[in-house]
Amino acid sequence: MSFGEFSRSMRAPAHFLLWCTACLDPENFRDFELVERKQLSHNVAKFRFALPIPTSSLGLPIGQHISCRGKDSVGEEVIKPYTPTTLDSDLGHFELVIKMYPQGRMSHHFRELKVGDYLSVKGPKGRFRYQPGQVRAFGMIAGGSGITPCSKSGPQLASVARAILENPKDATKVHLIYANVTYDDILLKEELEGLSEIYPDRFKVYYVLNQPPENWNGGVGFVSKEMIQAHCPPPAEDIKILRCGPPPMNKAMAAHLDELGYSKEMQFQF
Ligand SMILES: Cc1cc2nc3c(=O)[nH]c(=O)nc-3n(C[C@H](O)[C@H](O)[C@H](O)COP(=O)(O)OP(=O)(O)OC[C@H]3O[C@@H](n4cnc5c(N)ncnc54)[C@H](O)[C@@H]3O)c2cc1C
Repeated sequence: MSFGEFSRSMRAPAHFLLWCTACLDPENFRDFELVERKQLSHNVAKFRFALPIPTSSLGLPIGQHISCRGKDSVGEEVIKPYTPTTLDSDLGHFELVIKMYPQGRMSHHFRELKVGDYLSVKGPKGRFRYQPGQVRAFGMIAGGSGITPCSKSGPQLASVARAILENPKDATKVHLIYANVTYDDILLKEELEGLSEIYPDRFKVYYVLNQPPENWNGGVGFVSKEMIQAHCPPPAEDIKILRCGPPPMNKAMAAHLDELGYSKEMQFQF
């Protein structure tokens, strides 16, 4: 195994990151080569892009995202935000999990992207700032509602959860409510299940589906006040509830949280 293969297959200890070079530029797009593409379902694929050297890290703070530039089906430029599912402790590469919509403009670009092609990326972007131990517990409410699935929510909150849980110096607990339309819409289910198996005392995920399959034991319908009460930490100065979904869902969740007594300081919306 070459050094490159070795370091790509390993996650690096924190001190090793000091040796690494961050690759993102907030002002200019940089091109990254697609080295692997894996279809996860009929319209979801995982894309792995190489960083310049095997010890490079992307340089993306927890909870922030990148801008990707591509061309739509008529050749016009399109720029959209995406959240890598990898962290800066994953060296030499970064990954995106992309849900591709038949009529989606950037979806077209990703559908056409082949191994060996390059993707233009700029960043970091985003308002979220996190210091380990900043709060005792996070509640996270993610997803879509009704007929509006939200592909950003899974990657966004899963990456925050993973960064918190995998940091040995961080004891913060994470309670995720993840709402989707159907079972197949749940992005990153395996990764989330993996985290709850490894960190059973620190990470809990509760799925809510609009159209559940038979014998479903999660929540059904829209995320309700009762679900928040049962699956998120109660209001306190040292907790925060993160919301990540389409605007109607965020609005409904903000109203629920206000009614349940969560102050503005206890809430954050991506
Ligand atoms: C911070 C942030 C991070 C994100 N991270 C990710 C990520 O990691 N992975 C990912 O897949 N996406 C992510 N998204 C969503 C992404 O930015 C695009 O919105 C998405 O890829 C669709 O873009 P598009 O140009 O293909 O579709 P558009 O051209 O904008 O939409 C055209 C048509 O596609 C369909 N469509 C588009 N979006 C949806 C939707 N959500 N639900 C149902 N139909 C839809 C509709 O028919 C719509 O009319 C993120 C968004 C944000 C804001």
